[in-house]
Amino acid sequence: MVLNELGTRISSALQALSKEPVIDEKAVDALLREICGALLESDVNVMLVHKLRQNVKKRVDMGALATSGNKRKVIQTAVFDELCSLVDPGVQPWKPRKGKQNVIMFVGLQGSGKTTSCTKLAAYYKRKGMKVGLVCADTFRAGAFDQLKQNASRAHIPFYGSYAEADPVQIAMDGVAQFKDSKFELIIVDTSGRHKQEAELFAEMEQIAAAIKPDNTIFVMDGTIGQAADSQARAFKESVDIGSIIITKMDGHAKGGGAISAVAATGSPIVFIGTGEHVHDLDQFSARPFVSKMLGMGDISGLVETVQDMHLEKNEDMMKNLAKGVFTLKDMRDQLQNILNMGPLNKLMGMVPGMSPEMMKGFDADESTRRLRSYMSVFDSMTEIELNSDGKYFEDESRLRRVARGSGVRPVEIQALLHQHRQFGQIVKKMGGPKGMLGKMNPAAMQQMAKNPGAMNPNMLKQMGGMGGMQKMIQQMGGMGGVQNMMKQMMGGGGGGAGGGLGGLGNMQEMMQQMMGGFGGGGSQR
Ligand SMILES: Nc1nc2c(ncn2[C@@H]2O[C@H](COP(=O)(O)OP(=O)(O)OP(=O)(O)O)[C@@H](O)[C@H]2O)c(=O)[nH]1
Repeated sequence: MVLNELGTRISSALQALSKEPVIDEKAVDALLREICGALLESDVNVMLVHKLRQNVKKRVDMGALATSGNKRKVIQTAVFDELCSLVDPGVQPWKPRKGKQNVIMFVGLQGSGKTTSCTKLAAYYKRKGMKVGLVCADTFRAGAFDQLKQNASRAHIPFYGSYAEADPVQIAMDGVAQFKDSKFELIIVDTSGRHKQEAELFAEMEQIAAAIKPDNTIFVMDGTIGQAADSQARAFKESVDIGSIIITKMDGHAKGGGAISAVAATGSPIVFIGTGEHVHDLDQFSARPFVSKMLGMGDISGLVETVQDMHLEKNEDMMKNLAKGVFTLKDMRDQLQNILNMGPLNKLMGMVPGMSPEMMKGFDADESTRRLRSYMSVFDSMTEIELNSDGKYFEDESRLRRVARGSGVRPVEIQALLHQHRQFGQIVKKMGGPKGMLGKMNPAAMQQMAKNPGAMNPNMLKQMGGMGGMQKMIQQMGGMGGVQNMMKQMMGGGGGGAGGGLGGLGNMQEMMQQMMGGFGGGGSQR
């Protein structure tokens, strides 16, 4: 059973419990039977499933609960916590430190997705503002260096490798030394893999590790290998000092349960999961947000991080404009560009609470991205004066036709784009200005909030009129109903069509900030 189905089955079982007229031992047994059955079908290790059942039963003492009105909640919380324990070894994962020279070594069997994951991780930390370089120390597989070179070039990441040198230890040392000399902050070394867990593979890994002394060794494992994951994870763990784990191929039809539960049992934390072949298809892994997302409950901490990665605070002009209640076409373009930089839209939406996999069905991320790109060419065809305006110049049809010709986008679609811009501009106008919520904040406070929306300080909150002010702000945006509507629009549904989709995107960052402000402190989960 793939993970999406597993999530749906567990959450359905939990919902069914809410409808039971009597919560007794029999009802709990039926719930656990359903959950454990689903976990086993997803390849989760049988011993771990057994432990989960025992632990939930231990926590749910029906005798003590007999008089409690809160039985359902206690049971649901116990199940949630135990699912989290299943994937959490309780170890704080290592993280590279900015301003230092961090070296990471990748290990794993051939074909596990090592080389692909190296580039994904490099791109991830590049987005976080680090100076990252990649070293290919795989001399075993012909073509490995070309693959890394190609991936790295596409992601604009500097790389090091050699066609002439046959000794992987030498290449690893030279690459690390070169990047260290050039003051790189994060150096990622890809090593070779073999088909089997062979002595030569482990010997080579040990030699490279001894030569470059990595700060962290990441073990990459294929998420589709099912129950075999257990022995593989343990074998690697015994041979090298595995600090963290990345599970790949968790998209599509991977059952994933085998790999995830097996590595959690070895005591090393899973730090990321690979969810596709593209460079952005890498999700940070954390037990609670992962389980929450799997059960269709969203991932607020992931959203907070994504907003932080947008570096809104660097967009000073837009911040100032928003405070004044002004929203130009350029502001809209910059926001859309930020969203495009964040990777696939479906990933972003999967983090929104209430966005169950069911609701995501029919959402075509590639189509939305293509549409967004076409809008970027619309903006590219505008003059600086037009971009800095509220769109009024396009009342002149000849300008509209010129932009349509320049961008290859139909005038009707450009009109829809301008309409969406106007609509959002009206909201900004209401919220900005001296009386509006945004206008009451000084630009420095706005920047601070954009930088770290999850940890808004109390002063800032006071400035915005406290939690009451927040609620008012959400009401101004049309409340949570408005947010849901916007999501529908983004997905191209609800008759919004092309323009409707864009309107939703224009609101995206705004909405995310508001949601995060509303939930507060969500970022601290990670
Ligand atoms: N669907 C999917 N495919 C992936 C993912 N990660 C890697 N792949 C694919 O898996 C295949 C093997 O990946 P590589 O990165 O070449 O594997 P490797 O472990 O470096 O292999 P060696 O270099 O031979 O040791 C490639 O076709 C990748 O595109 C993932 O998260 N999802």
